[in-house]
Amino acid sequence: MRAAGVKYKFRTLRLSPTSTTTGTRALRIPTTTASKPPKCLVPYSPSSCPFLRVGHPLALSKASSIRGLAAVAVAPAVPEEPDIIPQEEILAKMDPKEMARLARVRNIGIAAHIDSGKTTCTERVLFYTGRIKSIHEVRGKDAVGAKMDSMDLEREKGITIQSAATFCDWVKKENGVDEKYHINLIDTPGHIDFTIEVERALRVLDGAVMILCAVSGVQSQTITVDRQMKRYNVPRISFVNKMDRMGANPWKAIEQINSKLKIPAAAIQVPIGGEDSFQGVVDLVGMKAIFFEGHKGIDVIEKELSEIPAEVKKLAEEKREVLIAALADVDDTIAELWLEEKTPTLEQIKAAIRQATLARKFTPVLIGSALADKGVQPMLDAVCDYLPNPSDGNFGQLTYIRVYQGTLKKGMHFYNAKSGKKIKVPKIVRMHSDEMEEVPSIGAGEICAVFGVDCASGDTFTDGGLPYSMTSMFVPDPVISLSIKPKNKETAAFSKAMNRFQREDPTFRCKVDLESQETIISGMGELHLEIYVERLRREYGLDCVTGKPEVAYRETIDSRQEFDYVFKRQTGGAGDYARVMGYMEPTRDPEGKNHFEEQIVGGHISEKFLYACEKGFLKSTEKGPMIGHKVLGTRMIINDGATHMVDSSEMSFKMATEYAFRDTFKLANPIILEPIMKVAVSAPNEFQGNIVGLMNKRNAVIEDSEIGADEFTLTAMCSLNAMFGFSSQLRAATQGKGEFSMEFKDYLPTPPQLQKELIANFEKERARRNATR
Ligand SMILES: Nc1nc2c(ncn2[C@@H]2O[C@H](COP(=O)(O)OP(=O)(O)OP(=O)(O)O)[C@@H](O)[C@H]2O)c(=O)[nH]1
Repeated sequence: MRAAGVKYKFRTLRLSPTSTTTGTRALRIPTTTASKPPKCLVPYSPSSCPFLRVGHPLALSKASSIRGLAAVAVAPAVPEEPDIIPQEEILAKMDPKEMARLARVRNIGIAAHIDSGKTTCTERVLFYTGRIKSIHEVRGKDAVGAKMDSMDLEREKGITIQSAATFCDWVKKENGVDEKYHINLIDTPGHIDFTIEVERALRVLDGAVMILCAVSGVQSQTITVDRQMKRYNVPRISFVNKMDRMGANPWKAIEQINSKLKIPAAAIQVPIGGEDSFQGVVDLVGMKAIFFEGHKGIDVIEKELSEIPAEVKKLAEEKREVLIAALADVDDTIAELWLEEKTPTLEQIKAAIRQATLARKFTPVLIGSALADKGVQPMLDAVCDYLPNPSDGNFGQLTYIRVYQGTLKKGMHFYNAKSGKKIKVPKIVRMHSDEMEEVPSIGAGEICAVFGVDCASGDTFTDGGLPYSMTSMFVPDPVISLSIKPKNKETAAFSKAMNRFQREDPTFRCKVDLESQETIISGMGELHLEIYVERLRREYGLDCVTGKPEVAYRETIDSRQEFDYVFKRQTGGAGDYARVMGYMEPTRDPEGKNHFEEQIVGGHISEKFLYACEKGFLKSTEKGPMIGHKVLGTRMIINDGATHMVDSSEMSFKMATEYAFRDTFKLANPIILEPIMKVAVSAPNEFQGNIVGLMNKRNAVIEDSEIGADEFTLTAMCSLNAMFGFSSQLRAATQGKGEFSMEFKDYLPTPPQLQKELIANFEKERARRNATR
């Protein structure tokens, strides 16, 4: 439960100024709007968990979506009790029964590449735990669809769009005794267009199951999900699914987790048979064979190794050695035994796997086939054995803080800018590797760590006087947009829907273009936007007309250019006057940040007017001078200028900067940049030629091509512009058997011909608008 987990598992905490200037303007941090009141993922009641005080247990049985749960991390304290109690105190006060109950709770997510079998697997989990009475397959013949794909659109397309939350109870045998675990589970979408759903889910979870396809191994989206799990420090177990498929090879998948994801991984099971004859697994920890019999594999039958073929037994012995060797690398006890050539006990192996998994130094790999009803129950056992419970991170978790201004003293109060909560600074420590030294205070510019501070990664703390905050969740920028308008003038329902979608999904944006007066929606891909257009129709009864999808281009400059701009206007009474001088140049910043700086000597422009200049600069970067797209990687320095005693105003300096920016930009070797996508296409081997042809036609740079037993995967870099309409062409070229995913990689210059066309189209459109005004 990151409800308690995040609350007490804090990591980095940064107060980061966005401006490099000092003085009163140094702390200009983007303000985020407050999210909805947080809900609690786990049905805690205030009496059973007094410190959480959420008081609003979310009825997970009814919740088909986890919308709004991202706010869990910062559950508010009750108003009459604003101080946060240090967590050592909380734990000391906590009822031992409550601690025991928490030890049997798991909050986990299932995340993987598209179509790896997350939903199919979750369907089995619900069935085996008794939450549903029968299994319906994704795109199954009965046309019912899986329980977790609750939206009609999900059932029709056979993909998961929204994360869905559910819970179940799993009874696990521990030393011959039945132990009941409560599992809260979130099934996340695999498609890159819905990546924010995974971010949102991982942020509130304690652990995850990473599913891989036994044929395809680590795929493009597995790498994205891996990055997200690392970003939110989520421990994971891995499940190699689809062992029944031709060409299934779990060892390749495990090797790829080690080499491509760089996480030490080893199998804790070996398969008995494979492909058509996949029957079960050997558990390498307990060294026993496990078979799945009865209706939908509901009966788990354990057998002695003497009852299975000798070659499987031999493989199990070999792979157990590999497992122990891998654990010796990450666990001291096992390392010592390993050196002494002693065999660790079952308990020692289990403890080592758990500790190393929790520390995110290792991922144990399980094997199975959800569709063939094999291997899901041991996966649930592994969730209980190796993934954290909500109180697991409570001890020893620190929050790292960088102090930007002032002094942080033990016992003082500061405020979380996001939640407004008043927090007492408990113990402050300086870290020396893994040792710590307690200090009474810490000054500006230093990094320290504190215990028991209620916050989320990236939160901002102030002395209470400044209402600034910054967003802590990573939200990728949209790469595609299109104009949209309802066919009938249903404006109220339309704006209600738009507001809801934006609240739910930070990667979906909606704005009205001031020049064209059109509503523009933007998101992570064609499919992403298509789904919202379809949701408007189904959920709000709004048929919409959409424009052609447009790529989110960027504009930048490639050389340094000086400027000396005078803005002068005489309109009747008082006039306007401002003169700004300086230069513009590329920042060459890898993240493409823009930068404004004043280097005025002699006070020719006052602080107040320089602030207006910075405003003018920021406004200019929002809409580039070439084609009206955002500006990247551009620095503007103002180092001189002039002010008129009467005619100068903030407005005139803002305007002067905007005009100077526009003119100088055009002289500084301007370039239009376009999004380059990393595309992964897989299809049966016989279509390889067709697909290479399709990619070549799009001028894609093919980076890698991996040929499996029956399928191949091709990875290429291609401009988003060239990828329009790819899904239908891929369908046609592969008899519907090919699939692809793409992810934003970088912004690169457009070919000169395209740049010319884009500018010409922009000018033409502007002239048309001016003529109709
Ligand atoms: N052969 C085989 N097919 C499987 C297995 N598990 C799932 N599938 C099939 O793979 C396809 C995708 O399964 P899903 O469960 O929808 O995969 P997903 O990861 O939830 O998909 P998204 O959420 O859309 O990314 C479906 O056609 C399943 O029937 C398996 O173990 N073996």
